[in-house]
Amino acid sequence: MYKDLKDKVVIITGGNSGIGKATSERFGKEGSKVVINYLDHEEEAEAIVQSIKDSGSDAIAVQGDVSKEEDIMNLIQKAHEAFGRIDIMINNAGFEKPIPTHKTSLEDWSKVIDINLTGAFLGSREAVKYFLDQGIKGQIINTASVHDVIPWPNYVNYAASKGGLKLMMETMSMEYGKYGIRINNVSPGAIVTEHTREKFSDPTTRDETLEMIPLNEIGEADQVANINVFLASEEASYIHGTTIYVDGGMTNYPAFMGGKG
Ligand SMILES: NC(=O)C1=CN([C@@H]2O[C@H](COP(=O)(O)OP(=O)(O)OC[C@H]3O[C@@H](n4cnc5c(N)ncnc54)[C@H](O)[C@@H]3O)[C@@H](O)[C@H]2O)C=CC1
Ligand SMILES: CC(=O)C(C)=O
Repeated sequence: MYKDLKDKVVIITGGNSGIGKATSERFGKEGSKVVINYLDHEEEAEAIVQSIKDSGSDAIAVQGDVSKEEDIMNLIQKAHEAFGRIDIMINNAGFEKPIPTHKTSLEDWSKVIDINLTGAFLGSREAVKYFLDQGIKGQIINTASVHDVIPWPNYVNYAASKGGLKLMMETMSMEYGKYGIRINNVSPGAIVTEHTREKFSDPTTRDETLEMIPLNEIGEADQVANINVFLASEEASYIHGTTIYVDGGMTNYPAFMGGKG
């Protein structure tokens, strides 16, 4: 538990499923006031709101597409109206779909860039504007991916979006550190979520994935949520402008020349 997170107001985009859901629930357990952005599946978002309220904290759900400027502005406004301030912005919403590069249409390219990179840019820009206006030493945490450094064949748009997110975060950290605004990325490796549980229960897929992970385990969404709350807490007050990899060691490229040893 991080006592300083009690009553902090946190926005989590794509907060109704997978890593976003685990993060929303974990902030709720910390006593934070949670603003859950969702694109669709309102019922999932409302169920998390209810469970956070049942546990004694507070939450709201706000529908919106992170790639739309007006939806991000509405998200910030709704959070402010509900709780009177915003302390932490977590740009977590993301989308991926494999396609060989030569078959990737402009529409395929733009969809992923618009959600994963432009969405995080809009969320970060509006959060920084809010923090500066209100004199809040707020924080931004982006969910990136090990594919911000590891190339990923057939996912050219995804790898470009996450690589871009890394330099976007680093650049913004240099601009806004002087205001006490901390900005970091959390980059997961292979994480089981409700959407990927079936894929990873296939023995071949599981074994192929484990070959790339020195810790020999596929991660869980809670293990990423743990790092999000740590980074947001005072315990991490000197961590700024960096990426924490939550990947069981995947970024050490164990499958390259000799495997895991
Ligand atoms: N699960 C994994 O193995 C890994 C996931 N990630 C990243 O973690 C983040 C969360 O992904 P997961 O929890 O795995 O998947 P997920 O599919 O459960 O969650 C993604 C969320 O983003 C939302 N979303 C998609 N487009 C949106 C839009 N235009 N506006 C608002 N919300 C939108 C979805 O509705 C969903 O709630 C993503 O950024 C993903 O790229 C990174 C590395 C590994
Ligand atoms: C989606 C993603 O980034 C991985 C590592 O699977």
